Amino acid sequence: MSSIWTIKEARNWAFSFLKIREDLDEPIKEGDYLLCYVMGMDRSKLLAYHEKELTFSEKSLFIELVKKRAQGEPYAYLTNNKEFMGLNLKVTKDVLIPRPETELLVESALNIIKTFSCEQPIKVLDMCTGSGNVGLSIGYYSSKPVKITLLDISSDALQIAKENAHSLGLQSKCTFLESDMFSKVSEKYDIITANPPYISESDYSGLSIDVKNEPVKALKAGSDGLLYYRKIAEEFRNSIVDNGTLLLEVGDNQAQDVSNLFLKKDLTTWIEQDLAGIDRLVGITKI
Ligand SMILES: C[S@@+](CC[C@H](N)C(=O)[O-])C[C@H]1O[C@@H](n2cnc3c(N)ncnc32)[C@H](O)[C@@H]1O
Repeated sequence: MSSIWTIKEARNWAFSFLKIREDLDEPIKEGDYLLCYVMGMDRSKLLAYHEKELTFSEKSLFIELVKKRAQGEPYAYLTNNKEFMGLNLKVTKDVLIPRPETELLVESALNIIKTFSCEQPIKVLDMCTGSGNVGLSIGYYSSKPVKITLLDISSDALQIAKENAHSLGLQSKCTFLESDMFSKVSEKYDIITANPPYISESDYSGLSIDVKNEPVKALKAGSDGLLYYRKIAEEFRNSIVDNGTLLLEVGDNQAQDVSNLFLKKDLTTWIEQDLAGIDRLVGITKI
């Protein structure tokens, strides 16, 4: 540990360390991203300044991060940051790492918000909020005044959502609610968004070690992955205004099953695809 490393030596060491993980597509890039984070440089600078030496603390931090990455800790947890909808969000092991496909939920909510003509703030409930990525993005980009309630069963997740609301300057628009689904919801909302846990028990066992580093309670949803959609279908009616909209992210191949849960209750539903063309969102209108 005493010898000094240049950027080139650090890159080579990380590559040899990370390539043991056969499931990593690009071990060289994985190492580079961590080195960029440690050195505060972008990748082009890293490549241009190959002979620059790391300080002692840069070297020890880099070694620690690469070892954790090799053990499956996701990059976003190592750097405590994830970009979502162009916003930088804090993430820790207490929250799911926001996925790009979840941006559809935000875009769909923003499109509905555009159709409102009322003067009063539009009330949005973001169930299963995690880092707050969905609710906070709606608050950040909404063209109309909004009041957002961010709800989660995990107080640790809500703490992260609060910190993100603060860093985005959205505190005045947000309320935080620790609740098991709708159990503590006492108001009615114009729009409810939710990206609930939706991985079945059997699919969970086949997930990569990176994903298994994320909170189990953000992922697992009973034997068929539909546990939370059933709860929402049973419980949401008292928490939404007439003509209100419920928007649900769904897992691969779940859209029709989720839609059916609401069709059975004589509600109107529709399905939207994500950028990969996968059915990713079920919308429900309460008439
Ligand atoms: C799939 S994550 C979604 C996080 C975030 N909204 C996103 O899109 O990345 C599901 C979230 O639901 C929360 N959750 C799990 N069970 C819950 C329950 N019974 N009531 C409320 N929230 C719950 C978890 O703590 C987790 O934050």
